[in-house]
Amino acid sequence: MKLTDITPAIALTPLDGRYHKATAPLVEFLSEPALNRERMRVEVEWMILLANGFEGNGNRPVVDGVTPFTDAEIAFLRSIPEDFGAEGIARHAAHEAVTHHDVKAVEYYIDDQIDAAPAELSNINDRLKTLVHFACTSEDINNLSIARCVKNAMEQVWTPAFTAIIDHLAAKADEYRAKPLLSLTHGQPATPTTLGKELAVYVYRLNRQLRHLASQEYLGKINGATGTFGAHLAACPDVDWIAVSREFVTNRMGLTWNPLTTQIESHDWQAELYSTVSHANRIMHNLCVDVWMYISRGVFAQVPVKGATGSSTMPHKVNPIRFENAEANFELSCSLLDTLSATLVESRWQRDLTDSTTQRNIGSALGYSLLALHNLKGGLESIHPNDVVIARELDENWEVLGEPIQTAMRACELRGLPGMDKPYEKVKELMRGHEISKEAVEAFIDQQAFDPETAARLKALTPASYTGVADRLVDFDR
Ligand SMILES: O=C(O)C[C@H](Nc1ncnc2c1ncn2[C@@H]1O[C@H](COP(=O)(O)O)[C@@H](O)[C@H]1O)C(=O)O
Repeated sequence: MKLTDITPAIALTPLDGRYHKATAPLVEFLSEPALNRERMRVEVEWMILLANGFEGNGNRPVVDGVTPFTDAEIAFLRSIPEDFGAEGIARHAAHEAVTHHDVKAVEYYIDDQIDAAPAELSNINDRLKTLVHFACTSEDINNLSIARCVKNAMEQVWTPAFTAIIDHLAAKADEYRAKPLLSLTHGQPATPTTLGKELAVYVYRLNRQLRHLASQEYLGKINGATGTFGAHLAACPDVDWIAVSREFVTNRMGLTWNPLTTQIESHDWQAELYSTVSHANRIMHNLCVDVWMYISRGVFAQVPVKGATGSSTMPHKVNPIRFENAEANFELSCSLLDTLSATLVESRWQRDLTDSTTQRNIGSALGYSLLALHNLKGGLESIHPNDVVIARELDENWEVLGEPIQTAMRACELRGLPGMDKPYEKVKELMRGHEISKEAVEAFIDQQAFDPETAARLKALTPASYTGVADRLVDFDR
């Protein structure tokens, strides 16, 4: 049997196949039918504005000769996108198969619905078809639709999933704020920290990206074929089209009005948004790798899932597959987002159509990230610190106390205490290259001419207590 003969159609890509459950929430905003539905919303809202006006023009029809819609007629027009379902998708596709123009097919679909309107809606008649897409170029409809789809996807799907990761990490940072942990710089034992503080570093970094997203602008334009309102003015010279355009984009579409464009909205806001998401992806990629290595070290233990197989051949294993999956999907997301950011900001003269094709992949770009967020969350929820390993690591590395001892010696020397010269060299002599015990550290402190208070403070230190103010720093992660 050929797989292409099976219905429903087998997905080519994992986002819509294997991982569909995790990525499905984005279908509502970033799929092809979602875009076409949004195009219909934009088209009918434009018709409503043209027919019923707005406060700025005294609520009179913008276009002379058009009768204002009644409430029932407005409700009917708005039902066109809301009722766009399987049958509508097929009908739109049939139009597109003939027009080879997706926005024109939307226009014809709206014409079909006008034909089918109840007779009592007297303004929804054949004559009204003239008002559909009035003075618009396809990009007027597309840029507004895409901006609204992306804004909704970000606000309703991606950002909540991202925030859930931050909230989880923040709760764990708080819980483990005082749990000491051996640091490794260059992979070598270094000044201890706390587990909570290390997680809080990620919370702080991710919160900065969240704030960037909160101030992200989503721009839109509606100004005709080359952004000059040429057709608008030729048809209706007495209308303040700049005011109409601003009203539509700002108040009806809920976007930031872009007054100055070629045929296309310049897509700079998209480049900015995708750069931020890509940056957030990379921070979380760093987190995945760190946690993976903590698991490998034994600092985090994984809770085995009942019935699940770690390795197909090595029965003892619980593999950190959620973190590995997240790592891979963040990488895929970044590569698409980076391509979108880099290419969408260029268009030949007043337009080329490369952006149209590229923007069809926004769903994939955010889909890979959403999938990664899903797996990262599951991974984070399935780990907990292994106190035995953490304590053992600290206890096996008393040499990390070389730093506080030599720094205290410097302070003593600066205060004029004799015998405190060459502190770095003296401690290096003791610490480097051989294993250091608690007793050796104590003996070294005793051999130096510390004042009693400093000696007592240093002797009270252990690798586990040498964590500075790491616990308090967690409070700065918001
Ligand atoms: O309002 C217009 O259409 C003006 C026209 N510019 C266009 N603006 C927007 N869409 C256009 C344009 N041209 C084509 N198409 C249609 O875009 C679709 C491209 O398909 P795909 O490559 O799959 O993304 C595909 O459906 C194309 O038919 C111009 O001549 O400047």
